[in-house]
Amino acid sequence: MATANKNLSQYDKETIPNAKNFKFGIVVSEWNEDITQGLFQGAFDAFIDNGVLKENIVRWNVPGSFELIYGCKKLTESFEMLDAIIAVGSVIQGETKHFDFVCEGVTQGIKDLNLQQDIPVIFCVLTDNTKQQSIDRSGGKYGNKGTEAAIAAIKMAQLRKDAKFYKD
Ligand SMILES: Nc1c(NC[C@H](O)[C@H](O)[C@H](O)CO)[nH]c(=O)[nH]c1=O
Ligand SMILES: CC(=O)[C@@H](O)COP(=O)(O)O
Repeated sequence: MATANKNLSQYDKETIPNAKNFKFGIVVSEWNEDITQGLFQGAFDAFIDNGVLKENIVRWNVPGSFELIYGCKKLTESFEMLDAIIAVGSVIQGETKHFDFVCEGVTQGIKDLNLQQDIPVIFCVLTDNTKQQSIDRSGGKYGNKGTEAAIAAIKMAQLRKDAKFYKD
């Protein structure tokens, strides 16, 4: 298993671009709110640890992971100055195939946003078989996927900035 027995959330600050001038959005699903809040906190704390100003982080909430697609799209339209967005969700297998469709839908939707819009949208949606797996990955024994998402957001914001520089 890719994550088991590892904490993938540790990072070397020396390898992370300075983020003090970047602006980030975080769209958070309210389904499994204890998990998504843990993911949000991991991302927020990693942003601050890498120099992002609190006033440069905007948070919107949506009902469920499927609504992350529309929420991220509208956030992009409302805040054109953002350098990257993180979509935070927690999908946990229930009795039916609904899990499969929600996971596939939000995955494809966020992929489409990255193709259609100019602001990177980072995929921080847990798709777990059990609640314990979600707990382990949102600040538990396997680290925090929110932390990893924030580092990815900073790196992609820097890539976007560098790309613009070379183009202009
Ligand atoms: N079961 C989970 C859901 N389901 C709700 C959907 O995301 C969506 O809000 C609904 O289908 C209305 O469009 N959402 C999660 O984020 N996590 C789940 O485990
Ligand atoms: C991922 C879901 O939508 C799921 O948690 C809903 O549960 P169920 O499949 O038992 O209706």
